[in-house]
This record gives sequence, C-alpha cells and structure tokens, in this order.
Amino acid sequence: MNYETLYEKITSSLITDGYIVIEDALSKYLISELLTTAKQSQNFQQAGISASNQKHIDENRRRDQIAWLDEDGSCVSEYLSFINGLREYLNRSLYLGLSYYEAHFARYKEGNFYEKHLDAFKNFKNRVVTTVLYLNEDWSEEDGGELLIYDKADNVIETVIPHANTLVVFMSEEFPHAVEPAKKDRYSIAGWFRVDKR
Ligand SMILES: O=C(O)CCC(=O)C(=O)O
Ligand SMILES: [Fe+2]
Repeated sequence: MNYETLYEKITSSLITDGYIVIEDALSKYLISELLTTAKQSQNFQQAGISASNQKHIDENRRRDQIAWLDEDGSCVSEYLSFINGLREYLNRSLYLGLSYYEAHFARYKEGNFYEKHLDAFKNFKNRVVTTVLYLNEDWSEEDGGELLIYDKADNVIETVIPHANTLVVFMSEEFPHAVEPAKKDRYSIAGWFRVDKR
C-alpha cells in the first residue's frame, strides 16, 4: 500500500497543530487482523506508570493491560512497515532524528481508564511522537473509553471515540491526555517514536 498521502497529511498537521486525528486511516482488513491478534494475545500484563520501566503499578492512575508488539504476525509487520515509513518521512521532513518505535497492544476492560498524563518527560527527551490506533469495531458513544486531549491551558481540545481504524498522532511532550472509563473491552495499539538508543 502507498502511504505517502497519509504521511504528508500527518506531517503537515504536526507542524501546524502538533497533533492529528484521522478516521479510516489504514485498510479495514489490516485493522480487523490486528484486532484478532490483540484478542488472541496471551501476553497481556498489568501496565505500570514509572518512566524507568521498573514495574511500579499504580492502579489509581492506570488500569489497562498491555502486550508489547512483536513482529510475529504478518499484520503486525504490515503495521510496522507503515510506521517505519512514517518514521523516515518525519525524519526527512522535520529532522526529528527518530531512531526507533516501541509499541504495545492495550486492553481496557470494563471500568478501566488512564488518568491525565504526558507520555514524555521533558528532561528525558526520549518519547517524541505518540501514535494511537484504535481497533474497536462497533464502538458507540455510550461505550465510553474516549481519549481526551488537552492543551497547555488544560482545555479539552479533542474528544476521540476509539473507533476501529481511527489513528491519533501527537507530539508526546506537548499534549496531556486521558482515557475515560471504558464500558466494554477496548483495544488499541499505542506507540512512541523515540530518539534514544534501544
Ligand atoms: O488508548 C488511548 O487512547 C491512549 C493511551 C495512552 O495514553 C497511553 O498508553 O499512554
Ligand atoms: Fe498516553
């Protein structure tokens, strides 16, 4: 698949707004394969909070479960090839020097949420660009689980319904965000382009 138009759209929005929400971003088929892979994964673990990967689990702030992506299935490879093209495009056009991408499937069960947070800590300079791809077919407004994106003045600037094939991309240091409690299982792939070494 040729993703150039999508890369161009993401890049220009990152320049003007710092973020973008795109519905129907990728192929429907790819999204349903990714959902099947996520649902079948045996690797989900309770997510932690701390910056340093030490498992400090704080259930008051975050209740989702995560499974780090590995390139075993063809749909995961296809998704990562889209992502790698985006990484190269961003590096070519914005000189971001993104060196790699880490990503996990996330599952929020009924009642799970993620309090308002930033994905990157200013002094660390590690996570530069965040991506979230939603995998939920037939998600309606009553199902909760919205992503709220805030500006620096703490106003909600976007309320994103986690519909299958909606892709969100934003500058990690700039946008506090939160996940509202989900009312049924909510699946996504959250990922981060980083500038440090693996
Ligand atoms: O799933 C989402 O909408 C956002 C998840 C998130 O903020 C994170 O994993 O850091
Ligand atoms: Fe986040």
